[in-house]
Amino acid sequence: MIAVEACSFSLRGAPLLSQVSLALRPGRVTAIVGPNGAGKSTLLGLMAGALRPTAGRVTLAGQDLRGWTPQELARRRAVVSQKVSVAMPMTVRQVVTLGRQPWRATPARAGDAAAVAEAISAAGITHLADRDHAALSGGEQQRCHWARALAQLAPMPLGGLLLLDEPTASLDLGHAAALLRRLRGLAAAQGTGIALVLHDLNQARFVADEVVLLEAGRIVAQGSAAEVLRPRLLEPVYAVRFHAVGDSILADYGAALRDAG
Ligand SMILES: Nc1ncnc2c1ncn2[C@@H]1O[C@H](COP(=O)(O)OP(=O)(O)OP(=O)(O)O)[C@@H](O)[C@H]1O
Repeated sequence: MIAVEACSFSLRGAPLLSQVSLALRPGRVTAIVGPNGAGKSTLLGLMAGALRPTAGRVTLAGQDLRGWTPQELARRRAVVSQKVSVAMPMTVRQVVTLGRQPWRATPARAGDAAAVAEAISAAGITHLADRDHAALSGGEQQRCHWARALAQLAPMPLGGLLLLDEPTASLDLGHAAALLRRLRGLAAAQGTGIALVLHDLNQARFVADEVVLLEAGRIVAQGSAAEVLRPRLLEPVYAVRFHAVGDSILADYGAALRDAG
């Protein structure tokens, strides 16, 4: 489990997160939502151990993240960042194989090629496996990095932890649905604890056990999707009108455009 305990984070004196607490539990999916600049990626960075809190602490299995080596962390949690740059020419298969790096010199290494092939297949990119990563479309690249995380996750004890920053941002609707389905499957079947940043509130509505709504570095609502994704809570945060339609929550772009006109 990852626990964020009363964490604040400032950069050159500017507070980006204030007094944020949340727990990422095995088998549970937590969606982090909120407007641009609210601090979602910063929060994910704290949970990943890429950033250190200015106040408060982040623990993994009860131990401060600072006490874990990078390799130990990489064997317990996989991260898919919002922007991933691949510095040198690599095929898709080579990029996905990077997910196996933390398992070098372990028995899991024996399953490398099979685990890579399985992750590539799960991400629906088998037909792209020998293509140059740099020549892929944005959505294809996003699926490649999703596959890399799956390859890293496979041997983790108790299903491991998965942190994803806007994993559906470049995906078409079908591939987004497939990814969300896979996340639910990982949580249910392997017990993987998952946190993901999303802008699409309907995706959050259907994938998440818990939703955290951030605004200007603070949590303004936290609870089940039904509790948090309500027009009354969302409208002041996004300055857009929302309608609950069946189980869905819809932004009223029509009203926004009429208001603008
Ligand atoms: N290295 C940095 N230097 C200065 N400001 C930063 C830096 N990193 C983040 N910020 C600022 O911190 C705030 C939170 O950034 P963050 O990336 O966490 O937001 P976000 O909620 O993920 O936004 P988005 O939805 O646009 O991805 C933003 O105002 C951003 O400009």
